[in-house]
Order: sequence, then structure tokens, then C-alpha cells
Amino acid sequence: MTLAIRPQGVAPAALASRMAPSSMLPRLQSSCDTSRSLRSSVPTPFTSAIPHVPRRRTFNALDCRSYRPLICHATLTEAAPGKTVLGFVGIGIMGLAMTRNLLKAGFEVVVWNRNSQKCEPLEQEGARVAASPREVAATATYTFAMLSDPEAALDVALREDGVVAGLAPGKGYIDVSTVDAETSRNIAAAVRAAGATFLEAPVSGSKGPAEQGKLIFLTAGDQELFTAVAAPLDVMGKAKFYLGAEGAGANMKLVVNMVMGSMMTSFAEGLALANKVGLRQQDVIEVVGLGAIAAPMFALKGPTMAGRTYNSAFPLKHQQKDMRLALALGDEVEQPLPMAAAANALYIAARRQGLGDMDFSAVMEAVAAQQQAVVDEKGQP
Ligand SMILES: NC(=O)C1=CN([C@@H]2O[C@H](COP(=O)(O)OP(=O)(O)OC[C@H]3O[C@@H](n4cnc5c(N)ncnc54)[C@H](OP(=O)(O)O)[C@@H]3O)[C@@H](O)[C@H]2O)C=CC1
Ligand SMILES: O=CC(=O)O
Repeated sequence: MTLAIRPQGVAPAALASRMAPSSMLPRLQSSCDTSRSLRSSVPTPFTSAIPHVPRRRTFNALDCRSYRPLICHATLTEAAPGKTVLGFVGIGIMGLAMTRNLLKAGFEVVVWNRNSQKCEPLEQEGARVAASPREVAATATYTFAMLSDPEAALDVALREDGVVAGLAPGKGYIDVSTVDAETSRNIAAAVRAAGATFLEAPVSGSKGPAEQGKLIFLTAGDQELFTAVAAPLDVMGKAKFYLGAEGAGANMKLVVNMVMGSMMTSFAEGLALANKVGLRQQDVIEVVGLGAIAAPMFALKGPTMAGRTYNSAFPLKHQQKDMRLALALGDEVEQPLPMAAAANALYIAARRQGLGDMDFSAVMEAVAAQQQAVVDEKGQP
């Protein structure tokens, strides 16, 4: 397991001169120590005063301003199989595979999904099914969430019977969904107002890596929670990065997925062009795979794209959501992103073709539709 830690608010260069031993720089890469006591890593005073947290069905981002962050961390216990009850809300493509690995590793897991049928296989494999996200958080010490988008993440966290309603000091909420930084900060504020700890931990890696326990966690938020959940993160992933205050993990994920989304559209256009000039797409895939632009994604998706089949591992609607969020981030910080904007237009076109639930490689069909549009145009008198 690769571990990279950057303490909150400390730039790598400053870290080099002020804190870290040379072996840790510029990034600490070592196996994870899950054995040490967490007590020493909790510097904040404990207070039992928990402010009232308003419970809402609908959520307005402004409401979060009424959640006053409370420095109120009970000492966190280190999660361990056979000892710690974990929660998991959001049993979609990713949540199913990740929960399975936690169960296989011997963790007791309580789950919830909006469509409760999706929990059935996990129930057969030993999970308990809860009636609400609140029940999950009230039962578990640490609750994970893997939800589709910012709206779902906010709703499941903040609704009346949501996760926050079940949290208390000593508990933690780890949101592994891909959302924007503001969403994450809003959820963090509500979680802390309940006296609990928060970690955003979006993952890089798709259905396959989720099944194999080889995800890459891009975490930020409460570092003591990062340490406390090291064992379950190690079960589900091959690497984990601690990047600082919440927002950093979300931003990292959006940068990575923006690049991935643009790569995929470029690859689809390459395959389409090759086809048009009489080259075999299989040959293109092989040539690309041998050179400097070789990428596991091209090797994995190329053959199915050439065959125009798109069984969903990473739904196209989620890739388009990530492009949209990355572009919004670019706008916010005045970073023009013309390539990403062009790629986003193709994902939007693919969604309009009804391909949102297919794999994101189905963007190939939007490229094909444009090719067809040119043919049709030329064919007209
Ligand atoms: N698939 C992938 O390769 C990867 C996905 N991701 C990210 O992980 C997240 C989940 O992806 P994935 O598992 O593929 O997606 P799925 O579409 O398979 O699952 C989405 C989950 O969110 C739930 N959900 C959606 N809206 C709501 C809502 N309003 N209230 C409650 N629950 C809701 C769904 O519940 P229900 O079943 O009831 O619809 C489901 O459990 C996304 O943010 C995605 O961007 C990150 C890395 C890789
Ligand atoms: O978010 C998708 C991924 O493959 O990573």
C-alpha cells in the first residue's frame, strides 16, 4: 500500500524545511503503520457540548453557514476487522465491490441503498441492511458513502434521516463519492457540528480496481480519521494520499478525471479517424500500446470500443458530471480549459443520445454520430 501524507495547510517545500525527515520527501511513500495508538494524534480538547444540528429534507448550500464547526473530537479508535462496525451507504457499481471487500476482510458492515434490492447480495454475504442512512451511522463507528453526485451526497448526508443525524463524537464519516470541493466542505461542516470527524476520500480506479481492492484514495479532511480508517482503506485500495484540508481530495479527483475524460474523447476520435482512412482499429490500439502514450485505459477499453460494446464500468453520466465539475472549478479559479470543454460537449452529446448509463467509452458513439452527420449533410442535394 502506498501512503502519501501532506499535513493540512503545509506546502511540500515548507514541509521539507520544517518537519519531515528526508526519507519522507517530497512525498512520504511507505507502508502504512496501522498499529500505533491514535490517542497521540488527537490534539484537540474534547468537549461534550454538541450544538443542535437542524435536520432538513431539502438542502440549501447556504444552510451550512449555520453549522458552526465544533472542535469536538472524541478519541478515535483504530478500525480493525472483528472489532469495528463499518457502515456503507450507496451500493451502486463501486459501493457493491468495495463493501464486498470489507466483508471478505472480516469487517462487520451495515449497509443502506436508496433502492434496497441492491443490498440483497451483500445481505447474503453477511452485511446487515439498515432502514436509513441515519441508522447506518448510528450503528457503525465509521460510515462510508459512495454516491453518484453532489446532490445525492448532500441529500444522503443532511436529510432528516440522513447520515449526520446518526453521528456522534467518536464516529467518522468518509465520503468516497466524486463531488466538488464546496459540497465536501458543506458536508464536513455538518459532520463536525455533530461532534464527529470527516474525511473526503474520492477514489481513482474503476469497477475492476474496486473489485480487486486496488483503488487509489485521494483523501483530505480530519487527519485522525484518515489514520483511524487506514485498515479499511487498505482493504479497498492499493494507495492512499492524505492531501490536507477538505477540498484538496475533491479537486485532485476532478483534475485526474478531467484528464481521463479528455484522453478518452481523443482516443475515440483517433479510432474514428483511423477507420475513416482504412486503418485497422486493432492496429491503432497495438501501436498506441507500444509507445509513449500507452495507457492501461486504452488497452482495456480499446478492443470493446472497436467492437462498439460499452458494458458499464464507469457510467458516462458520471464522467460528464466530473467534466462539468472540473470546468466549474476552472471557472472559479480563472483557469481556461478549452480541451476539457470540447470533451465535455461530446459527453453531453452522448448523454443526449441516451448513453448516460453506458460506460464512458460510449462517447465513441457521439464521435460516430458526428461522422454520420457529415455523411448525411454531403448526401443532401
Ligand atoms: N464506476 C466507476 O468506475 C467510478 C465511479 N466513481 C464515482 O463514484 C460514485 C458512484 O459511482 P458508481 O458506483 O459507478 O455509480 P452508480 O450509478 O452505480 O451508483 C450511484 C449510487 O448513488 C445512489 N444515489 C444516486 N442518487 C441518490 C439519491 N438522490 N439519494 C440516495 N442515493 C442516491 C444510487 O442509489 P440507487 O441504486 O438507488 O440508484 C447508487 O447507490 C460517483 O460519484 C462516481 O463518479 C469514482 C471512481 C470510479
Ligand atoms: O472515476 C473514474 C475512475 O476510473 O477513476
